[in-house]
Amino acid sequence: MTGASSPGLLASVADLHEMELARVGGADIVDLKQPAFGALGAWSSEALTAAVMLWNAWDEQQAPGARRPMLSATAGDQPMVPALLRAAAERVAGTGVPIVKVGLFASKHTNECIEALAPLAGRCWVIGVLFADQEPDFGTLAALSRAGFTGVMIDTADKASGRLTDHLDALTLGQFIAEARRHGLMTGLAGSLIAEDIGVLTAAGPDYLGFRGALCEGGRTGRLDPARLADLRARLKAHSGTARG
Ligand SMILES: O=C[C@H](O)COP(=O)(O)O
Repeated sequence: MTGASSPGLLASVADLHEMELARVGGADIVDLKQPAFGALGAWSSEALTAAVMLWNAWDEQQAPGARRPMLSATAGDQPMVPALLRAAAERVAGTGVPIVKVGLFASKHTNECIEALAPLAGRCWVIGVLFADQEPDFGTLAALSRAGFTGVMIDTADKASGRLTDHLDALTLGQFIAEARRHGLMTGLAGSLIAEDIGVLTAAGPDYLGFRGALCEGGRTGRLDPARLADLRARLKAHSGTARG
């Protein structure tokens, strides 16, 4: 992804049924995350293994050239202790999920944590998640790139603290995207996004926008609603061509 067209849609899903709804509904990245357990709440290993089996069985049936969304999973809201963070990310990767999203919460130990994840980043795609409500340090981008991370996204840690754009303005987000891209990182933006955020965030040029709350009936711990997914999908497509390349 380059950011030259409309951003892709990442849909966070809480169970296997929602995974299927998101795949069929046109999500570009189907993100296995348990929102009831936190900003980056994790699925159990058993559930992840079942998801990967289902996903691979579906993938094998696809014709060459067919649209193939990607599968990611979150490693949980972990303390910023290198060994613990790495173990959590390894657990998720060990189930066969090809993209692991790891939360980099505000800490003095961010760089050590990133270094601890470098061996994993050599074996699967690892996305580092920074948090808009924790004064993210964009100096981290160089370290992510050096450690072999595939991408970086900005989300919010405290889902009661407002939306992404309550914490970072469009100019800052655009600078984040440009800087991350300069370091060869795929980019994503999330954080209680709503349909009205799509225009301004698309203009910042991310590779994808991530949604959970806006997809659900009853908020982020509610049920994924296919009609809401279809609406967001259509709105994103309508912004094709408005993204900054
Ligand atoms: O990675 C994307 C997140 O799941 C977004 O969740 P949210 O829309 O509830 O903040």
